[in-house]
Amino acid sequence: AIEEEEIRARAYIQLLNEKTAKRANEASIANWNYASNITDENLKKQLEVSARVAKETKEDWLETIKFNWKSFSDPDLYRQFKKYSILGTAALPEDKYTKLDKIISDMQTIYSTAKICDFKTKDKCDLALEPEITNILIKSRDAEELKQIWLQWRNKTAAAKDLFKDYVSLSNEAATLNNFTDTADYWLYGYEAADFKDQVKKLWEQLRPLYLQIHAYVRTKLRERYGDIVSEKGPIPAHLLGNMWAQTWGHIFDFTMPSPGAQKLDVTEEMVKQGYTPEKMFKLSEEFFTSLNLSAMTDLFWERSILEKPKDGRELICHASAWDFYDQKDFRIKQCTRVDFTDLITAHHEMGHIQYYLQYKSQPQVFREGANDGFHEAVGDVMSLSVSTTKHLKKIGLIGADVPDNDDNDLNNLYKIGLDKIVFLPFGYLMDLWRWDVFEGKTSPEDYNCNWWKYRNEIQGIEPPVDRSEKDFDPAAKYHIVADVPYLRYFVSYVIQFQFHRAACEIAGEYDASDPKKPLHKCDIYQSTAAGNAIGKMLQLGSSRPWPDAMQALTGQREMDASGLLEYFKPLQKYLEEENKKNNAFIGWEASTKKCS
Ligand SMILES: C=C(C[SeH])C(=O)N1CCC[C@H]1C(=O)O
Ligand SMILES: [Zn+2]
Repeated sequence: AIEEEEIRARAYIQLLNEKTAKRANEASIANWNYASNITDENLKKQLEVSARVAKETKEDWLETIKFNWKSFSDPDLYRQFKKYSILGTAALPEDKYTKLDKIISDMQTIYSTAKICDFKTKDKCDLALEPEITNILIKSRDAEELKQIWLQWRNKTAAAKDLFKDYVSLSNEAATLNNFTDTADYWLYGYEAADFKDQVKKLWEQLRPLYLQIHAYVRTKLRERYGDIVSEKGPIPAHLLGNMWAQTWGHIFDFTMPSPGAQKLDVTEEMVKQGYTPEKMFKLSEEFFTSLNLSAMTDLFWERSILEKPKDGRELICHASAWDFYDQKDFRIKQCTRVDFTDLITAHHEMGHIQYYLQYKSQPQVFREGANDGFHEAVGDVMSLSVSTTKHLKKIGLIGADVPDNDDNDLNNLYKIGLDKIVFLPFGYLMDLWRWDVFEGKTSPEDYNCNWWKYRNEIQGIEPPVDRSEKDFDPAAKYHIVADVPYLRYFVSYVIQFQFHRAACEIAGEYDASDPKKPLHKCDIYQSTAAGNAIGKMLQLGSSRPWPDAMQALTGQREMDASGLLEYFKPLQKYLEEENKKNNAFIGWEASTKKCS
């Protein structure tokens, strides 16, 4: 009868979790070895391990689906079987599985090893994305140089185009073998809400007015700096925004800040002056977590992480990442860290992933993941919202004690955070809007690039520095596109992290909606064990409960809600609306004059 089957199933799933954790550990080790040292040998080994793990996973899956799990009464057992019933890409025939695996590795290798030539020293052609190209995009104010760097990078990474086409069809084939309509459907499944696309669309519509304000303000400032190459009413040229993908604009803070007279708040200068090293940056981040009574890093973390770009000339994937080796001891970060404030924030972001791994390490293997993928991206950013306050930066000595905590400085700092958080929203949304269309067949290969620019234009209000065509393949200039990493998780994170921050700040007594002396944007939860314990309770759940349950544990809410972000930036929104009105700035943008054919 079903009771005895449930008893047998409980023993079965316990064993399956242990086998799956062991296989996940082996796969992580092989993936790490390849990602941290790109050689043919390491790729070969990675593909072999991956193929063996897929084969064994499929064999177990055939056993798992024999159980009558849909009739189980134990919700926890039911949820574990439900998760294991989705096989994933291992459903592909072995040859196609390895073909897809190799395509994704090869696309990442093209991206991670791409080199371009310097603009000033024409024959210096060994510039890598990190740190050389990134540094130029941060520092250069020469529109011609920025255009050349922007174009060269895209010329190199477009080489992934043919591989991407095969990736789309094989990925879709795997999705249909799992009874999804396509990969878009498979990617959205983890959010456990049939209307999740609509939920996200609604959030973007609520947040768009704030984005239009910061977009109009920045365009005004860019016109002052660069003249007519920035039109008064058109989209903003993408190469002038301090970032290769125009996804955050923090690096043009210095000549666009609201109160130029105020303290520049240049934490980077102070970090360099104080002799910060990448290791010190991660130790600082660890101390923030332990101040909340959350977990410290393990010994293996410090022994095995790669916290700065190796100098031994090897090729590696520099895009920052946090790794779980599923043995409750081995957790690592790989980051080609630069000593600057942006990378201090990224360090906190990656440490947030590790903290989540540590908090749910005692869950059964199948629940060792975020409540949804957005939760995983939000943990570190919640800490960064506290670290980024002038109050906290003074506490840790990165802003001088003499810097007055006046309105001008406060506005400047809020604007700087807005250049990351508000600005990011349309990019975080459009990345998968474009990919959903590709997987759903609405965008065919001959339209890849111009549909990409259609979204970049309509949603983000930016344009390329020169005309584009279908001979280009600009989406491949972004890591997540070539690495098969979904992106909606970041849009979700940028919304829910403010809900988490608001709840944590209330618990820490740092925020009170009715007390104008305790606005949300000045909250620093540092050393609040009460806040830390509440956050920890949410994280320990892993994916053992549907994400609304996890969100409710910390915030009392069960839905994503833009009000946290809007509340946090209210003072900035007021300033931007007044300033744009004063400048008679055009809000929004007309169609781009740049063509795509
Ligand atoms: C730092 C990571 C690793 Se999960 C990252 O990819 N992020 C963090 C912010 C958005 C996104 C990006 O860089 O595009
Ligand atoms: Zn992340």
